[in-house]
Amino acid sequence: MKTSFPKQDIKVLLLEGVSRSAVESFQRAGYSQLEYHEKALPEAELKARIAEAHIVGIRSRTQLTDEVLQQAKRLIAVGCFCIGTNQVDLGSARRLGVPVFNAPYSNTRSVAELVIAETIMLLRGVPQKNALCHRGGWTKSAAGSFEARDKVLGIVGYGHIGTQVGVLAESLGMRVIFHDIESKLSLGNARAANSLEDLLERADVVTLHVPETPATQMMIGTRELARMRKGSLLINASRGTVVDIDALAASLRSEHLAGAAVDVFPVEPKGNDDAFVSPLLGMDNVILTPHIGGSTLEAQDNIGIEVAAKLVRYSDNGSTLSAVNFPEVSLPEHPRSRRLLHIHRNVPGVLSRINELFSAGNINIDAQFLQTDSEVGYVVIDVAADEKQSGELRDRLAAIPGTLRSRVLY
Ligand SMILES: NC(=O)C1=CN([C@@H]2O[C@H](COP(=O)(O)OP(=O)(O)OC[C@H]3O[C@@H](n4cnc5c(N)ncnc54)[C@H](O)[C@@H]3O)[C@@H](O)[C@H]2O)C=CC1
Ligand SMILES: O=C(O)CCC(=O)C(=O)O
Repeated sequence: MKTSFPKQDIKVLLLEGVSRSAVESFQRAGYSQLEYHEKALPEAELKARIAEAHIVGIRSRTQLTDEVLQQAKRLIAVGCFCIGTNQVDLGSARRLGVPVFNAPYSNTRSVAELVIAETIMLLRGVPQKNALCHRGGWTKSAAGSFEARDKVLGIVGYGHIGTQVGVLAESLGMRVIFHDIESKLSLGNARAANSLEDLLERADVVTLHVPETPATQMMIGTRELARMRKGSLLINASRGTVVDIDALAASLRSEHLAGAAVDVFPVEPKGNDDAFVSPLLGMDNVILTPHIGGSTLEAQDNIGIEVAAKLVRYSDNGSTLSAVNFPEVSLPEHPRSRRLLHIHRNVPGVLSRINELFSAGNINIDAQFLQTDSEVGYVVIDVAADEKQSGELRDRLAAIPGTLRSRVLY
């Protein structure tokens, strides 16, 4: 399909070393203006680069705040090449008429496998034994080493990752309990705990799989850590803000917790050349990983393809299916029509003004799709019009009060 705004003029800014599979997907779809950066950009540079971009692709480090998004005057869509979207001000993007897409499943298996590996390593005291061996020591002893079989794994956040961790843990013979704010179908023999506190008191290993939300910020602090069983273990591969890291360090120092595995931190380095600072540094019983829960080649490859496909589909066809912040519209193509997009504040009267405009111009509407949420309305209109008429219609649509964006797609 030939788009009105030529694809070769659409600037795609890809940051944080997103998989090359994304680059190839854009190229295959006819997008040639690709700017690729291995790292997250410092804020000033990000503002300058995003001001030029029509599409931006990021991972978890780039913060797309309201201030940054305000610079992005040409931006039509954001792709988060990951699951978490907490790094984007989703409300601000919505109010600017910019849909945000992510990859909700592609790296879940990778996180689940890492968590299972860490569970076994922590139960066996491998991190501290490994560290001592590297220093020339030797602790051949069974003290403090346990099998995973029959231990209780407590999963906080029983979603896509949490459920997979549960299934894998049961195959090791672990007993699985979980806590979630939603009522969830138990897989296998997993059982819902009565509350977070109940889970913390019963689990030998607690693993966190909640998103970053106001309710999960510092969800595990001094009080919650004290509720965990003496000698128990904590794994956090969710978000750094979910755990009070100083409280965790204190609990480990006091030997209340026997160990931890932490993949995500309240402050993470911007790139691989920057220093990593944490109160957990130097603790042999803590596995520290640089936010690589989802970093396998398989996951990154799949994420690159999935998110690029969503961005291309929106850019080519107007489909917002699976956008995380936007009314979802999925459209068949009507190649013999002209397609116009109109994104507006969801206030009364906008749709009737749009339709008045077409009837006044005696333009036949072939198809119309509307979805709204509490803030934004998104209408796609296929019309029988020529190129000149559709350009004029776009300008008139743009003049309707409440309009956020209006475009001729093809
Ligand atoms: N370390 C890494 O590299 C990765 C980290 N993640 C993180 O893992 C998080 C979870 O991923 P998924 O399982 O795919 O998400 P999901 O949305 O499928 O599951 C999250 C679950 O947490 C529950 N939840 C939300 N708020 C809660 C609360 N206050 N208390 C208890 N439960 C609550 C939800 O109801 C849901 O069942 C992501 O949001 C992301 O931040 C995801 C992928 C890779
Ligand atoms: O791979 C990344 O950059 C982030 C992974 C992650 O945390 C996510 O998918 O939410």
